[in-house]
Amino acid sequence: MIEIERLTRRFGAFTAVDDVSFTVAKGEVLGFLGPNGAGKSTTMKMLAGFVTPTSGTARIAGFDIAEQPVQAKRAMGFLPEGAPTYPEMTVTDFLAFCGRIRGFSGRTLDEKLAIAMAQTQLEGVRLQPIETLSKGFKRRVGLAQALLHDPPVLVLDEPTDGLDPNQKHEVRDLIQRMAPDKAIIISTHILEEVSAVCTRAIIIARGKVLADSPPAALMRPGQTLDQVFRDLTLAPREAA
Ligand SMILES: Nc1ncnc2c1ncn2[C@@H]1O[C@H](COP(=O)(O)OP(=O)(O)OP(=O)(O)O)[C@@H](O)[C@H]1O
Repeated sequence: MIEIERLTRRFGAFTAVDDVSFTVAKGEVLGFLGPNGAGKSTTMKMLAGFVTPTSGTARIAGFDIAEQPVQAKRAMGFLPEGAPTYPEMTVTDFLAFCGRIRGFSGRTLDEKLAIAMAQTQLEGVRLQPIETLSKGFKRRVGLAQALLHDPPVLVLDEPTDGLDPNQKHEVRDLIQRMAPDKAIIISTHILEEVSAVCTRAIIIARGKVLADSPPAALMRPGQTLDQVFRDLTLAPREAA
């Protein structure tokens, strides 16, 4: 469902994403792990069409992100980092706006909104302007927007960032419930989240993929994912 081939993004002389390749199949939840500045968000933004690759390609549900961007976007829900745009809109107005852009109207739109708001537990704040919401609720509005059209591919940049422990648990449960029918990438700094919800983990640092395997397979006996992460990402930079 997600195929990334030699994706590279340079900003001037700096290479943020360096020759990254991987695939994600239906039923997989891929945890995208890495220290600050590793290149996770840039990779996700390239998949979503917000950043143009310097070189390399990616396909979403078989659609090339550069050559068939509309079809690729139709097949994908993207949760960017940070808060949703249009902070002055109410939750309902914002999600209805996103739904109309996705081509829904009338009763279908109402049904889609109701399902997305129930999934992300937003009913209680539906008439509140987004700018008046707490960080956790803003994140959930972003998540609702990504789920609205029930896409086969989800790319979620730190979906549990800013949520309290109960909300984190609910979002992880939601991801697990959706997982059998979708291909999902989540980026996270929370290593326990990877063990809890991900079928596979990729560790990226300085733009390069350092490991790609099921979370348990990354660890030697007696090791925690935390140790593996530190060993891999604190390793001295390879000689060029
Ligand atoms: N538009 C840009 N112009 C210049 N440099 C950029 C731009 N966007 C990202 N970068 C740089 O690319 C690198 C990777 O950034 P990115 O946001 O992808 O990292 P990340 O792994 O998502 O980090 P974090 O965990 O902190 O969110 C960083 O050094 C960042 O400063």
